[in-house]
Parts: sequence; C-alpha cells; structure tokens
Amino acid sequence: MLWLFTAMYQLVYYSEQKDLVDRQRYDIVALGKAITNAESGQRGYLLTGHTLFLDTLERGRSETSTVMAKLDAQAQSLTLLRPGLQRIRQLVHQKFDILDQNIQVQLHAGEFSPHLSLSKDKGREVMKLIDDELLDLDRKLAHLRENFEHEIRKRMLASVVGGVLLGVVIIGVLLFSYRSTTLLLEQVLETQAVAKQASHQADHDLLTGLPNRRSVGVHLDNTYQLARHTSKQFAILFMDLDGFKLINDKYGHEVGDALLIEVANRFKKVLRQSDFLARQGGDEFILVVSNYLYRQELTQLAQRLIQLFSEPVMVLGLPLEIGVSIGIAEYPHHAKQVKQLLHVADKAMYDSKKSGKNRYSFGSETR
Ligand SMILES: Nc1nc2c(ncn2[C@@H]2O[C@H](COP(=O)(O)OP(=O)(O)OP(=O)(O)O)[C@@H](O)[C@H]2O)c(=O)[nH]1
Repeated sequence: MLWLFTAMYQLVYYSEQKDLVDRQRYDIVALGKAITNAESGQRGYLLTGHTLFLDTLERGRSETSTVMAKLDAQAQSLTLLRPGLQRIRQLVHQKFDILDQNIQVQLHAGEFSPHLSLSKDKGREVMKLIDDELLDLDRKLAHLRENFEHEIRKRMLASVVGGVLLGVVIIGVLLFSYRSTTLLLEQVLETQAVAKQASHQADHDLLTGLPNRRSVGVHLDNTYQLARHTSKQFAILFMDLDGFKLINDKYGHEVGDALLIEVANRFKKVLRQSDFLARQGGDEFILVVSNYLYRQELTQLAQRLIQLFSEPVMVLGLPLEIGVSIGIAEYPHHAKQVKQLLHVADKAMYDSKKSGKNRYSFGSETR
C-alpha cells in the first residue's frame, strides 16, 4: 500500500519536473529570439537612422531581461542550469553593451568608422557564443527531460501494478467478508430454525402434529379469560377412541400410530377455523369450540365426529373398526373454572363409554 502511494507521489513529482524542463526549453528559445529582436532593432536603426528601430531594440532588451529573470528563478530548483545561465548572463550584457556602443559610434563617428566595423565583428562573435551556450543548455535540458520521462514510465507501471494488486486485495477482502457474513447469517438462520423447531416440538405432538397436552392448558386458559371478560360461552369435547387397544395388540404399534394420524386428519376435516383440536395423550383428543350459539350446534358436531368412523378406516391396507366416545362440558353452564370443566368433560366421556361407547354425553353441572 505504502509502496503504491510512494510510486504515485513520485509520478506526480517527475511529471512536474518534466513540465518545468519544458518551460525552460521554451524560455531558452524565447531568450534567443529576444536578443535577436534587439539586434535587428539596432541594425535597422544603423541602416536607416529611424528612431522607430530604437523602440524594437528596447523591447528586445526588456524581453531579454524578463526571460533571463524567469530562467534564473527556474534555476533555483535545477542547479544544473546555473553555471550555463551565469555565462549567458555575462554574454548578454556584453552583447547589449556592443549594441549600444555601435549606436554611439555611428552617432559620433559615422557609419563607416573602423571602430564600428570592429565592434560589429565582436557583436557577431558574442552572439555566436550566446547561441552555443543556449544550445548547450537546451541539450542538457533535453537529456534531463528524457530521464524524467523514463522515471515517469517506471512509476506509471508501478502504479498500475500496485493499483491492480490493491484491487485484487480489496476484492479478496470483500469476498472474504461477504463469505463470512453469509456463513454467519446461515448460522443465525439455522439456530433460529432449530430454536423454532424446538419450540414447536415442545407444544406439539410428534406423531400427529397436533397441539399437545401442554398447549391444551395454554389454549384453555386464554379462551377462559376471553369468555369471562366478554361473557361468552365455550365448550370442551373430550374424545377417546373405542377399541384402539385391540388394534394395537392385533396389528402392532406401527398400525396403531398410522391410525392415530388418520384419525387426527379425519377430525380436522369437520372442524371450523376457530375450533382448537389437540392430542391429550394416548388415544385421547380434546376439541375446544368457542364460536357457537346453541347447544344443538355441539350435538351436531359430536354426531359428525362419531359419523367419521361409521365405516372401517383404511390404514396401511387394513380395514380398521374403531369408534369414538365423547364427553361435552360447557363454560359457564357446567363449570366456572377450566380445571373443573376438563374434569366434567372427562367424566362425561366415561359416561359415554359406560353407556355403550361410540356416543356423546353432556356433563352434569358442578357447583
Ligand atoms: N400405537 C400407539 N399406541 C398408543 C400410543 N399411546 C398410547 N397407546 C396405546 O393406546 C391404548 C389406549 O388404551 P385404551 O384407551 O384402554 O384402549 P381402548 O381399546 O381404546 O379402550 P377403551 O377406551 O376402553 O375403548 C394403550 O394400549 C396404549 O398403549 C401411541 O402413541 N401409539
């Protein structure tokens, strides 16, 4: 990571250095042009005597000193230029002295003075030296530029490789954290499912899937509280199969189990949404009916439940004959407490057994 940042930092640094070198090369050309402009102004004046050309000379002089100042400032960061610039500065002074002298000589001694011609030769010589120095400086800068370009290419490659590596690392971390999160989520969901299953198993009978004895207690308590506060009635139908032991003994527990499942399914078929059916244990079932108006509805329901087993029940290919004895207790008519009500219903169921089985009986009032 640090390596990538270093490479990127250096990339920016070398790019800036390269731009600086480009500006210096441009200024070196500009310097040469400014001196030449000044020289052509001087020459024009010498040839024509027009003072207009003196303006060109002065403009060239001022451009020259501006560019020289720029180059000096840039040389602060590039020490390599300093000696060359120092020499150029001296030569430029010399050059402008000669230009000025030529003008003075012509003004005082005339155009064809021997001093003037000597001075012209000297001027050309100095200009040649300036050009050579400028060329040398440009060569050095061109070489420096190449070096910077080479460094830039290296840092670009390093940045690209570093970027790709960093990308791979980031993707790897993201994938890893995604995978861990998914695994964690799966574990949480699994734990929740196990907890839900455990809670379902605690409240339900494993064989038939119906609510178990524990649920009967909870449901009856809730129904009782609601009925008490709303002054409504509800009924318990206590149901016990007739002749179940015989089937168990004759065909074995496997058939007995299958029969219990079938019985539960048949009971469900005649129930309404609001009815609550549970397996109390063994071959006993409890039905809580809380949505009825007349006792007659209970007798009709009991008859339908008994009717379910009027024909032999086919289980695992066996025609099994069973019946159901039912005891009915109503709140608040038969009892005003849940426990008593259950007792009344149980007793009524035994009354049905005693009076010949496969029938229903209502409980007797308890006070
Ligand atoms: N297959 C099986 N049998 C069970 C289960 N739970 C209890 N039993 C048996 O169910 C029988 C219930 O006994 P009873 O109610 O006396 O049998 P019954 O033949 O219906 O007798 P009555 O009620 O007098 O008609 C017993 O033999 C228990 O062993 C179970 O989950 N599966």
